[in-house]
Amino acid sequence: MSSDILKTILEAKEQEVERRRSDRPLDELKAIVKDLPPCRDFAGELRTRAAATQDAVIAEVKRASPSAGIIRPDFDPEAIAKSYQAGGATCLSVLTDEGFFGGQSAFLVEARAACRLPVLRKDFIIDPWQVVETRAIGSDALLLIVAALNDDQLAELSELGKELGLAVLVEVHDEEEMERALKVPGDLVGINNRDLHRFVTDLETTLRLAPMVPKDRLVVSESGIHGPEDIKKLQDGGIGAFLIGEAFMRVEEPGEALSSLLGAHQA
Ligand SMILES: O=C(O)c1ccccc1NCC(=O)[C@H](O)[C@H](O)COP(=O)(O)O
Repeated sequence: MSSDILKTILEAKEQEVERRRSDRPLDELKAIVKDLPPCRDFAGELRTRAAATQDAVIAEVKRASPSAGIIRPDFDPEAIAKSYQAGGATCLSVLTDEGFFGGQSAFLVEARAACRLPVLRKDFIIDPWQVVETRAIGSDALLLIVAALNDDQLAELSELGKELGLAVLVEVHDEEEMERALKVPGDLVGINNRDLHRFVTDLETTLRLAPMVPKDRLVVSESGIHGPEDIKKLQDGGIGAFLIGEAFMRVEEPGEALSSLLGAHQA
């Protein structure tokens, strides 16, 4: 699958990687990685919570997006991370892409330091240098978007991520991408409900694709989840893990929005 926005993001990302690589060579990153403590257990925490209560939430720290523009003008990653942890998040996701999401690697560092939750770096990873950088900034998990990679890249980046101790969330949008994702050994499959051509979200995407996933992999439904009725609909389809950003980011206290979402669907 390809789309204009994804193509635009990926072209910019190639240039960004070249720029950043010359500022921070691979050997420098590898030296940092060598002395790091082990990652927090992103996949394990999600799996445990999903199995126990079917409501594992990866709460996203997201300042802006191509579909919505600026989402949260008063953006404080540290306060957001604390709020999410208090509200019952299982893990965090932090957008680090600058050009299209207003993110920064520093936001991930700040958010992670403010809580004890495992953290996913949400970015457009196309190069092994970025995988090592992801570990070097302290992330616990890596996103690989099947639509952005060919099969060889997907296998190489996923293997490198695992070698470095990162959990790998492989993200798909349709059946063809799902078949490609399942060829790569892994724990986590993200089904993104956002159609990148039209920017609309449809939870049916998760419900349609999830039956393709073997039981030993955990499905995470991503994007377009707003209220308890959405969670209920996905849970009824056997889904127990969710990645949610914009709905929380628009509320002053994102963790309170999360805890009422978790409480409301149990009522
Ligand atoms: O959010 C976008 O507009 C977007 C556009 C192009 C590529 C990716 C995009 N979003 C990344 C995500 O996957 C979401 O941030 C994440 O799933 C949370 O979605 P939401 O709850 O709808 O904010």
